[in-house]
Amino acid sequence: MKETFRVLAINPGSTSTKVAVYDNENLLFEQVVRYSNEELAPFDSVIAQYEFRKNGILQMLADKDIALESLDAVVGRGGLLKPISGGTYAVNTAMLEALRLAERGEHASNLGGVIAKEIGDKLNIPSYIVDPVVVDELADVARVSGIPGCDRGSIFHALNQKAVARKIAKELGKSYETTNLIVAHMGGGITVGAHQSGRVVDVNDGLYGEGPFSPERSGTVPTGHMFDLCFSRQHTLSEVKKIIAGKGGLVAYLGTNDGREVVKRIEAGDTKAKLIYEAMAYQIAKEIAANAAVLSGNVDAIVLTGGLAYDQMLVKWITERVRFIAEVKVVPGEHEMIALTEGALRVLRGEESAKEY
Ligand SMILES: Nc1ncnc2c1ncn2[C@@H]1O[C@H](COP(=O)(O)OP(=O)(O)O)[C@@H](O)[C@H]1O
Ligand SMILES: CCCC(=O)OP(=O)(O)O
Repeated sequence: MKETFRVLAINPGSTSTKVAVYDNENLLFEQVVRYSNEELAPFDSVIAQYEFRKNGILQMLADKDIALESLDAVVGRGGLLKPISGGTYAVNTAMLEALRLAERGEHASNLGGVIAKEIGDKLNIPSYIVDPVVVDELADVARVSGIPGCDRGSIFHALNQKAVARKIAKELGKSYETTNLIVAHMGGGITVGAHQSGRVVDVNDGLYGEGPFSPERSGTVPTGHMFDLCFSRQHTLSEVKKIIAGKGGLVAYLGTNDGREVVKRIEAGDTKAKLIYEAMAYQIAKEIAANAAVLSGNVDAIVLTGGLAYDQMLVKWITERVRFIAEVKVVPGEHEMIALTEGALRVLRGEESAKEY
């Protein structure tokens, strides 16, 4: 069997594309391209960003002198599919179709599998996704919403939440399967998950109208006001969806999806920016405390992760409100690139079989 596998990992997020190449677990290079909301505004769907994002990835590889022919596999962050268990999946025709047609909705991660498949097929090498955003381990009690037929679902940063939770469990000297954690991933979207003995038993839907608002999403909004907006005849359905995911949150209040820009404005004395950013911290803290109830108060640690966890002001505001629950651990950025690569390597090495969608 081959001793070294070269894996290209592709991670499209709502505000960025992250690309990495690994020889086994050793990182050769990693690069992030961030997009402003103006840059993505001309595209009327996620799939319409396909060429733009794919060309960016190929350019990054060319700039780093990585020959495409040297790759053994391509792995992408998986998108909005039907609810499935975690693990590594081969990108097959059914998956490709669901992602291309956005059968389950629009999110940047839909492009992960599609771009991986295109590059993989051209090189005649396998393409995979790992722990997509639809990994569903919700407890039955968490699915009930209050309206029959409107069940709650599980759409979240599964890949990073699981990877970071495993890392923290290890730091605590325990296994993931025997640890209770609350993990808040704070990126373009924000999801807060209750990890109970290795299962994410409750989490806010990070895409459509649940949980804290985020750089580009509304989170939970007062339902009555939302009805008025929907029936005002001023917006189409797709416009309303964009108000919630894409043009909500920081974008709606401050015109930017960039946490760093907001921090700059606050430092320059902008009181509106401070109020809105502090409100985001407040809502994240509230969601964390709700998950403490989900875990009946048995919480080994609270973990703050994602791009916004780089910002010490936000981390301080959240920590002040939730440290009474448990110790707060901060893991800025994400562990998604290595988690994607490890998922592909397990299959390439024959330690696991790729699951079929
Ligand atoms: N040092 C920082 N300070 C404040 N915000 C930051 C910092 N670094 C990244 N961010 C913000 O984090 C968010 C993106 O997080 P990330 O987890 O990379 O998102 P995604 O993968 O969802 O696109 C953006 O709002 C970005 O501006
Ligand atoms: C769809 C849930 C995951 C998510 O929100 O990812 P981004 O923060 O990358 O948009």
